[in-house]
Amino acid sequence: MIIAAGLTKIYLSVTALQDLNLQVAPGELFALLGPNGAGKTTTIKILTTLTKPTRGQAWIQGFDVVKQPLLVKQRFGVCPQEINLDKELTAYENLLIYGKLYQTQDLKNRIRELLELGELTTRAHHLVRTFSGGQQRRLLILRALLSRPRVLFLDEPTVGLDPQIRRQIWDLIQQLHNDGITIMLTTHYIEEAEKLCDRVGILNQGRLIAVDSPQALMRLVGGYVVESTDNGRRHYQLVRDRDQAYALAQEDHQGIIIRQANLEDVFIQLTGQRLQ
Ligand SMILES: Nc1ncnc2c1ncn2[C@@H]1O[C@H](COP(=O)(O)OP(=O)(O)OP(=O)(O)O)[C@@H](O)[C@H]1O
Repeated sequence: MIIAAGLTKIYLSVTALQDLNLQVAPGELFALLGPNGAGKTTTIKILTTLTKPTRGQAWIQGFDVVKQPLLVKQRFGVCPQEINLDKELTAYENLLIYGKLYQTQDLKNRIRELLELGELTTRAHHLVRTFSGGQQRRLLILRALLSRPRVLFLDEPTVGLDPQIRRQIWDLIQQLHNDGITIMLTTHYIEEAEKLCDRVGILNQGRLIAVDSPQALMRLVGGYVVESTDNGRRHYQLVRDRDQAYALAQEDHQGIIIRQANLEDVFIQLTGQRLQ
């Protein structure tokens, strides 16, 4: 369980996070979705005790992130945005060193188990610098799982990966979700939040502007979008259902596209801006 109550972070003149209130239930897969600079990494940094909030409180599995950082650290795994593996060591050595540092129980078996889970068994004794981007990202996630945490934070787990590789990472995250791990991930990829997560929190300029399941958020703006062109400009109209969309499309024949609403439409509706 992850709880944030009134979390605020101010860096000199920048308010990176403003009064964040949030609960992530045990076993839930939750996405924080927002553009660059929205405050996603700041949220993860506070929840993983890397930085202190200016105001507010947060708890991981009932422990206070400011007052009980050591107890909190024992309860989560975190996968940072940048790949900070040792690329001159093998996959196995990376996990071994990290596991020794954090005194992981039954370390060798755990490494074997994790390499299997991440489909990296055959790459175990190869140098990480020879790994593809997707393999490195998988190894980073496995490293976060060494201590068998029940809460996992993933900061932009598929950033920079091409769509096919991204899906492999989604499969791995889905497996962890099936195992009942509570997962909070950050992303600016709409599809990732939409397809993978139980609930999504939309962050914009440090503020949480909506939280719900992707389906409920999309229903909020109307189920369908009618795109049309007028004098070279693209217009988007959100409508409740398919019939309404077709009725609207009859009125205007220029480059009409009817499609289902997505989280980008939700973001535009709420902020007036595009997400990407
Ligand atoms: N150490 C810092 N000092 C000053 N400002 C910071 C610091 N860290 C973050 N910020 C600012 O806080 C705001 C939120 O940044 P944050 O990294 O949390 O956003 P983000 O949503 O994770 O974006 P990205 O995906 O680009 O990392 C931004 O305006 C950023 O410039």
